Amino acid sequence: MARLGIHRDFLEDLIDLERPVQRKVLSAIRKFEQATHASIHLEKLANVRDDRLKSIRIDRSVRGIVLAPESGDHFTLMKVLPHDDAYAWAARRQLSVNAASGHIEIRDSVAIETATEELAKATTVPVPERLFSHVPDEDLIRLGIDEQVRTFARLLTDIAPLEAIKGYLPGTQYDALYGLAAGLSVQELIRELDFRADGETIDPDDIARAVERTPSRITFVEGPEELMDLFEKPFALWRVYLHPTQRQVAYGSYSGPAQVTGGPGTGKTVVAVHRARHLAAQGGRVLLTTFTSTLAESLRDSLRLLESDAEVLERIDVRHVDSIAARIVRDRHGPYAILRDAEEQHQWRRVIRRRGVQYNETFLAEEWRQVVLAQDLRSLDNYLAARRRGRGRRLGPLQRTQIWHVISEFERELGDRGARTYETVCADATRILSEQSDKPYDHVIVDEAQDLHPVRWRLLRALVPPGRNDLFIVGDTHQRIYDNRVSLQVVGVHVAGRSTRLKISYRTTSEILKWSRGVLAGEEIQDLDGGTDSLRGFRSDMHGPTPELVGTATKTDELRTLTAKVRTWLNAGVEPGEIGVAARSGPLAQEAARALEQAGIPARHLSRNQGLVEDRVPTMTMHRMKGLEFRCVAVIGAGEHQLPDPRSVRSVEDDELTHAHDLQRELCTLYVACTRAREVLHISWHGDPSPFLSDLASARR
Ligand SMILES: Nc1ncnc2c1ncn2[C@@H]1O[C@H](COP(=O)(O)OP(=O)(O)OP(=O)(O)O)[C@@H](O)[C@H]1O
Repeated sequence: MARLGIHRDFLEDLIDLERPVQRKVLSAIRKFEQATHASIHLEKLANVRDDRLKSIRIDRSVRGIVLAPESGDHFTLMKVLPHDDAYAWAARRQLSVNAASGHIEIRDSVAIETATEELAKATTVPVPERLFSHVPDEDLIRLGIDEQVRTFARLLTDIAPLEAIKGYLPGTQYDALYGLAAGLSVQELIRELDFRADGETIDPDDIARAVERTPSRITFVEGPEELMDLFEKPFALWRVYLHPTQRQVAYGSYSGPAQVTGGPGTGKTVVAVHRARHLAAQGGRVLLTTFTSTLAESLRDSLRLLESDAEVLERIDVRHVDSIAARIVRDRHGPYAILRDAEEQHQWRRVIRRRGVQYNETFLAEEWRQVVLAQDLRSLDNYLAARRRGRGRRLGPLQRTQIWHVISEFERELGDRGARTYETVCADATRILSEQSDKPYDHVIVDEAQDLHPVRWRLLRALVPPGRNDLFIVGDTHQRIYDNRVSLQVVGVHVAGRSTRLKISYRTTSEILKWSRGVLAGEEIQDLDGGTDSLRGFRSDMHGPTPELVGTATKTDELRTLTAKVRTWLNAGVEPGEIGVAARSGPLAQEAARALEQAGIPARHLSRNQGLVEDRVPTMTMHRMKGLEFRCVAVIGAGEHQLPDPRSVRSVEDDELTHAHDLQRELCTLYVACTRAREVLHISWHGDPSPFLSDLASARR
């Protein structure tokens, strides 16, 4: 039986075909796969540069292009297109084996030749002043840049002609040149592009072996069932084609906790889900967890897309952190009540009145959460000696003693009422776990790690015995939208030497990323290890329109503008469920849903636990956008009085640092909402624009 590889481009083409044609593709491939002499189904192509490319008939008007090496029965489905397009595509293409990575690569030789000739005519800049004049030939060769591409690269004086022929160049060679132009060193690129071929000597003529070495572009199917499964979900490419770095981190083995960081849409969640499957398939008990129940639900959906084996799935527990804590505490102590925000404030006020202290409930609640609970301080002496990281107002020993007594009284009252907060549930669960030697999991995988409070980290640490592949942590501190800052080292999680950054966004266009990064420009973002995080090297290879910013006089006008925009998207063929509308506040998001409905556009406000539906435009808070993505996103209410949300920014008088953190969190929330857009981003406000936007506008001037 033929060994069948499916190229990523093939599945991308398949999505664009009509359903009946898609079915014909499947049946043609099945016949081909099951034939004893598969090659009899293949037709030789005339006028091709590479005669290893053959065609296969799908129906009267559609052809598949197959890579068929001279010998053996390894076949790869490369493209599926209307008859003439398929032939034209094949005529210009040439296959080769990348000398550095050993991967199979494909190029449009004709386009590269033409571009080289044109550039040679246009380039007047002397050789020493050109873009890659500082890079010797041997370095380009080490990066797998072959002669044809080198000739082109040597003519470049800026990056634009390179970007213009991106689609025609072998992908890895483009990435290497782009990386060099962006200032990465040869060493950095070698690491990043996974040029390791496991020490194997690379034979440029061994196409079959090169195909096997290219799992980021070509996947092999084992039989009809796998083929069906692949063809039924061609949109979920991440299931089978991972970037080499993604694959390396998801399937690696680590001597202790490992961390994956990266900007929005770089596939961190994808990596987390692959990792969960990988560890469970090896027999481990796995916890795949995150911050909220909605995010856990979407992790569950992704996992089900990736894995159907019930035995493997059974070994993976997908739950948000608080629900694990709740289960452990309930099992030991029985049911308990959770203290809601308003009740907590009342309780603080009561204690303040009784004790007659001058601190208000906001300050004390913060001090309790960010210092006492965060550092697990259990005595006055510990509190007196503690470093109050993240707190701005200085406190002397007398003040600390006074505050400690207030906090102790607050905690006592909590205990007397049999009530808990989410944080104390986690702390109690950690204590229960620390008393037992048997831990519930072998591996814990954490998504959206940036939003977890230290008490939750201690719980996660306690859920799994320290050792190989114990914790796998995925997050992006630029997307921190809750009030939690942590240094992993302080909570006993050491990732040094086991941290990887993903750099390519698979979601968002370069234009949307650039604009959104502007939102955070100049902000110092604290990473999970006590240092500063950076977005260096983070990029997207996709392009689209620049985000549109629109201000109106009144809210009614703004909602009218929104309705018109959404209608334009729908008229252009975007499905209602592919559009997302985000506001900082719930009530404005609700109003937007009503305005859309009144204009005859099916819409629905998405509250916390509701899922998306295909036939309605969802409106939601910016926080609810986390974990989602849409072709088109409208961010509304980006006005002076809505963003930052005045109720969420504590006063500078209460605590200067808390105030600064609140402002940064609001910026990050806007950043998260904007980076949910895959193709188009529209931002609007009424009245004066948010200071966040005016800053952007003045920075651009
Ligand atoms: N290797 C891949 N091939 C194709 N698509 C991919 C790949 N990796 C990720 N994606 C797609 O990119 C999008 C973003 O992926 P994912 O949600 O995992 O990113 P993320 O880094 O967790 O994003 P964020 O931090 O913004 O939540 C998804 O649509 C996902 O399917």
